[in-house]
Amino acid sequence: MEGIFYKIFLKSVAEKEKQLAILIDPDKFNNSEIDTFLKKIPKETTHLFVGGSTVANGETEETVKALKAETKLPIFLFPGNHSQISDLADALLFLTLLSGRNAEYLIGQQIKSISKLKNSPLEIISTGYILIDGGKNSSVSKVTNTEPLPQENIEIIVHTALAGQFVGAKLIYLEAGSGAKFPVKQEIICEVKKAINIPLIVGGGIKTDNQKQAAYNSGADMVVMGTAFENAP
Ligand SMILES: CC(C)=CCC/C(C)=C/CC/C(C)=C/CC/C(C)=C/COP(=O)(O)OP(=O)(O)O
Ligand SMILES: O=P(O)(O)OC[C@@H](O)CO
Ligand SMILES: [Mg+2]
Repeated sequence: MEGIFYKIFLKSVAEKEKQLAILIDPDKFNNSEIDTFLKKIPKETTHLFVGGSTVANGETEETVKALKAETKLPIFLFPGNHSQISDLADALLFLTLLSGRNAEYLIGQQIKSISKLKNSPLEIISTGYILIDGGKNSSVSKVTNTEPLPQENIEIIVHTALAGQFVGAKLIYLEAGSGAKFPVKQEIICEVKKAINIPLIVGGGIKTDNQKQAAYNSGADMVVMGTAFENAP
């Protein structure tokens, strides 16, 4: 059964309303500066994502709690591992790293999360997560000990996304890695969007309005921006 946050997402896609998620990394976020942070993010922000490749135990919950007190924006967990789960959030992107061949990130972490999730009110959204080369060795690549897919091989990226849909993913997330030198290129976004019929999220290395718009124009339904708002004054 589809939960409310996924239904809202599908409705936005049907109405061609683009979504913008701002990523908050609990490790780098100062909970006492939430006010300033919420003022500096774009007005069109639709979601807050909370997660990181490596986050100290308990920090996710602290950050979600602090955010919930200050904003009504939906909070989606975007976890690097099973310890980054808090029932205080609204939804959980239940990621599986389809670009890699590390069983731990294809199904291991997911199994480890079940004792926490089996009685959780969180909306769980199955997400096919595809790491693509962004010109820099990414934290995701280091932590998972997997290689990103090269941007040149569009066919394998499209096939990976469609395989994700066929095994039941409700979202596909094309990731160039946080702080990528270059984002996922437009042609890849176009081809993936044409192939799948579930919503498409694109993130990694998107810093400017132009880059964001380019991703939307190519078919991204949601853009994720993190680094751009991490160090901004
Ligand atoms: C479903 C559950 C319980 C866990 C999923 C576990 C999986 C498959 C994770 C995918 C691989 C992974 C490590 C994803 C992390 C995604 C993320 C939150 C990236 C944010 O950026 P950082 O990688 O923290 O970048 P910085 O190094 O710049 O902080
Ligand atoms: O930090 P940036 O480069 O915006 O990347 C956001 C997100 O897609 C990383 O997982
Ligand atoms: Mg991080």
